[in-house]
Amino acid sequence: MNTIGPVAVLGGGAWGTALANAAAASAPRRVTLWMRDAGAAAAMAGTRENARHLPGVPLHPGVLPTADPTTLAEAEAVLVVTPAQTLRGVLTALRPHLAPGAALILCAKGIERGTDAFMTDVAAQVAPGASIAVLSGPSFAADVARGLPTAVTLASRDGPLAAALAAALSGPTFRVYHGNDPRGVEIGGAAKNVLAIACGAAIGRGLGESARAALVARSFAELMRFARAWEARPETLMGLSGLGDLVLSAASAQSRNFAFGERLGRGASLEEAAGGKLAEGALTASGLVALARRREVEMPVAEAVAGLVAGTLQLDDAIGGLLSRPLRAEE
Ligand SMILES: NC(=O)c1ccc[n+]([C@@H]2O[C@H](COP(=O)([O-])OP(=O)(O)OC[C@H]3O[C@@H](n4cnc5c(N)ncnc54)[C@H](O)[C@@H]3O)[C@@H](O)[C@H]2O)c1
Ligand SMILES: O=P(O)(O)OC[C@H](O)CO
Repeated sequence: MNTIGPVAVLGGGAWGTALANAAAASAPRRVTLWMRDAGAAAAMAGTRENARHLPGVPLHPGVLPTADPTTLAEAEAVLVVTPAQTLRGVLTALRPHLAPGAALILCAKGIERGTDAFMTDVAAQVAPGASIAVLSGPSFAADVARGLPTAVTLASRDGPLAAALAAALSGPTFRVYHGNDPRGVEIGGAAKNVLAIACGAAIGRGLGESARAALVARSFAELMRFARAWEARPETLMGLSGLGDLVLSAASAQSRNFAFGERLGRGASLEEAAGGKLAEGALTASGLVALARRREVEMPVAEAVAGLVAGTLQLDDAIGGLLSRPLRAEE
């Protein structure tokens, strides 16, 4: 049964647009797609297409693009889909326009720079008392928008709320599983972006498929250690938002994080490698490593990525460092 009425999506990028379409397709409801740029919202309302981020995908008739925040008041669930580093600013600005009881579904994958805060902690600080959930998992916006089969996880400490939100957003090809370990789900999404950069760099440097597989497995071991130290459930990381998303992002050049790493591996500068696209892992690596060090979690792959993106470590030195680590029992 679908018990969630109007939905709002904050952020008109690729993922915000794909999720708005999915929310509109899953039930007959109004979906407000809020964007900061009034011109872009008007253009999208006119052409019924997000030409910049999702060209060729028609906007579902139930989606209303707008830059007017007063239209957000009716939403019972609000998907927050701007980049991780903007979450605090966006929620601070828009919170007064949201209904007090609206559930916040955090969809960005990252850790806040400077504070090293998880997305749920940022949201709890900005919107104390709000119901908070996390949506994450292996899902390219273009795949979801084209109706290709996709599965993600939606988790909240309020298990029944997570189940209701997941049911409300699911559709025939967009399957939303639910859970009550939001910390585990957000760790998976944030960390996989960092680790996918390492896999991209290995491929770009010509280290081969065996090296990629080894990196995926050792990255997953890092992910599990980190999750245990930060009170997430290991089973969560073995699911869609951990293993599932790591495999997707480490294996596909469609991943912006993998592609960023691949270009670094081929010798591009940090700026050239980014190419104006969002690579969340580059912005999250320092926070991930800081949190790992705080709880004495060994994360050599994440450390190498943090050094690369900070410009304090050269790729060949990073590779040499990983290959010369003492051999030990696998865990
Ligand atoms: N694209 C995907 O396939 C995908 C899938 C799952 C999760 N995500 C996650 O979703 C988040 C957003 O990614 P995306 O792919 O939509 O990025 P994108 O680059 O396609 O779009 C980002 C959007 O955010 C807007 N924006 C940036 N700063 C803003 C601000 N301060 N206030 C309001 N709007 C702002 C931009 O104008 C743009 O429309 C990221 O954390 C990403 O990891 C993306
Ligand atoms: O393009 P990426 O690397 O940001 O990955 C997009 C999604 O997170 C994949 O699940």
